[in-house]
Amino acid sequence: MEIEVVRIGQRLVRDDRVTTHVALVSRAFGAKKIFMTEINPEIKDTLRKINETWGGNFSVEFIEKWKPIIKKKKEENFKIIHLSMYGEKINDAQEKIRKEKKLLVVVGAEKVPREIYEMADYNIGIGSQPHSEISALAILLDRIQEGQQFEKEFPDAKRKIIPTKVGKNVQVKETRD
Ligand SMILES: C[S@@+](CC[C@H](N)C(=O)[O-])C[C@H]1O[C@@H](n2cnc3c(N)ncnc32)[C@H](O)[C@@H]1O
Repeated sequence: MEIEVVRIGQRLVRDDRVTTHVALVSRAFGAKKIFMTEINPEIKDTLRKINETWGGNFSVEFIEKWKPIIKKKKEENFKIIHLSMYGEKINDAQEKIRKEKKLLVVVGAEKVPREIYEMADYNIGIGSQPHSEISALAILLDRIQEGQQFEKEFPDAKRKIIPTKVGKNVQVKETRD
């Protein structure tokens, strides 16, 4: 399954850390790319360094407006999943979503524009209580991939963790430069 994420409506400065965490969760839970608006440019650098150390080629793209990217992705046959506490229950929708090939997951920051609810193929609630875009995204990505995202390798990593019951075991790749 090909997964991309778009974060809309960040509140300037206040949401920097949350937005970085949305990007980190997207990467660690198997998405290929995140689109975001009005964001601190340092986030690209943060994610580039993470890729260099821990592998993979997750990318961050800044966009001016959210609507054109949703329209474009629909033309590319992505299904749009909007995460909202008002949406359909994840428990009821997850089996259908697992059959999709390409997904664009939309998460909000503050109140999201009404139009998103109509443009989305799925409006999905991770429970019907307000919590956080970080947790909602992580749970959605885990439910639809059923944990398989954690079996994937991140290619060209300088460091690779060998999971252990006690302590830390990290394989460090030698580089000649
Ligand atoms: C802080 S919340 C904003 C909630 C805001 N009151 C609204 O009506 O959009 C930020 C984002 O987290 C996500 N979110 C929060 N709780 C959620 C839930 N229970 N299910 C799905 N997504 C949720 C949504 O994507 C939401 O746009």
